[in-house]
Amino acid sequence: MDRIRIVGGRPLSGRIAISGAKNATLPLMIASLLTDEPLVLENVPRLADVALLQRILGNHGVDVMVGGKRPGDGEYDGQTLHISAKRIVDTVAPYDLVSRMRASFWVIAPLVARMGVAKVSLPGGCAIGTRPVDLLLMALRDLGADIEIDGGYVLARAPNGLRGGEIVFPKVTVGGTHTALMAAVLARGTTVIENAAREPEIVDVADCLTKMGARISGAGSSRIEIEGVARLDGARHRVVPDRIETGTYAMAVAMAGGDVLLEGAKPELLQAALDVLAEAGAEIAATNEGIRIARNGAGIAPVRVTTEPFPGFPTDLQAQLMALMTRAKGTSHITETIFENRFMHVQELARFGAQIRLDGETATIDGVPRLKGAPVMATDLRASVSLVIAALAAEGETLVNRVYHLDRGFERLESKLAACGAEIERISG
Ligand SMILES: CC(=O)N[C@H]1[C@@H](OP(=O)(O)OP(=O)(O)OC[C@H]2O[C@@H](n3ccc(=O)[nH]c3=O)[C@H](O)[C@@H]2O)O[C@H](CO)[C@@H](O)[C@@H]1O
Ligand SMILES: C=C(OP(=O)(O)O)C(=O)O
Repeated sequence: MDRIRIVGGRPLSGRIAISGAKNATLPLMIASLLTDEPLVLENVPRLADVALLQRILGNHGVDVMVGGKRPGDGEYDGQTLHISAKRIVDTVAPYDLVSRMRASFWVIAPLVARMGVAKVSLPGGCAIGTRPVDLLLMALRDLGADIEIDGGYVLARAPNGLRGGEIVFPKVTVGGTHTALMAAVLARGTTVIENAAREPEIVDVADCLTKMGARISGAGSSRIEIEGVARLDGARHRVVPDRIETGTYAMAVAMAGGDVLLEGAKPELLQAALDVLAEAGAEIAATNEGIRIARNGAGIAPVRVTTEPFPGFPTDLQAQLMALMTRAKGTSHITETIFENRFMHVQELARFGAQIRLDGETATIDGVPRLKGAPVMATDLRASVSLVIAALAAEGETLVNRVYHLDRGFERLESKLAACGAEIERISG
């Protein structure tokens, strides 16, 4: 199993190209199931989750062709996927595939919308919480699907097609909103989604669906209205930049010190996180090329932050912020309201000498003057990268184990950081 070796203490300087967003790419790839015409996705990141979803879609009969590089393409330019779901040969998404990536459960929506039937394994819990799918199933029922759970599988049926309806989410759910949107675009009549998630990835998917001929208004607000259409066409779409990758590298620079341009990053996708970083003492400037982030000399100021659905501070940056606050001059408070168990990084950060107390959903972090490198491992994607951030500022060597979590969501993390002066390498095997 690969490991990442980091020797801390070096400031970062230079440029980091921000990849396309994992959390937009996955539902965009799944949306290809809605049409028999080709969907071309540009700026797709090279990630383990993308490769796995290619396999899952392949199982349904979808052809995915990865386009080669073109003259002028840079080292980190994303891939172009040509996806064709001309004929869906299987409407079953089996346990061994779905259990490895939760977002793959979302195939249930386009399959039932287009084929009238889908059988998809329940995804189960994961390291950050129980993560039920009751609200996704509620949305499908609201659109007329008959839902049965049997032997660990959800069987969704709508032999005469879905019909528009009113979906009122009792809590904001990204996956629920993606599911509702993908089901409603092919339903007969009008659907209204209330208390919809407003995440930029929802807007990106809605933009792509609109290019495919869907009639959607209000994406990005908490009320989305969809006028169903009989069929969708193909389209070409460029994936939005990854705001979580952007925020992660911004926190890495704030931690290590230095000055880095995050190329292609869009500040409006992560304003809440940038505000917190500014409060912590980082200098942030939006430029034509992206976001410039610097911290030179000044220490890190403590903050008080609560995770919230967009446009609030994202849960997917909570672990990274906690790593940064381990070096703050004072006491920080971070409250996690989205997932009940997203604190697996706390114990690992303690291995660097961090002082963190957990009380229910709030972590209290007493900043320490120095961290010391250690062997560490993490059980999920963002927790893993929080350990990398801590290691960048720790004295001596850190070995991060279970790198496959990082590879789910960060494209060539070690080469992006090494190019900015970090002492970081992947040890294979
Ligand atoms: C691939 C992807 O885009 N993943 C993101 C997505 O996950 P995901 O779509 O799974 O997260 P949700 O927004 O659905 O979850 C929000 C909360 O709602 C709860 N819930 C959700 C569905 C449901 O049927 N019942 C229910 O109770 C969840 O347990 C959680 O407490 O949004 C999360 C919240 O921004 C991010 O952390 C994940 O990175
Ligand atoms: C939690 C995440 O992903 P997933 O929803 O696929 O588990 C994430 O991207 O941080």
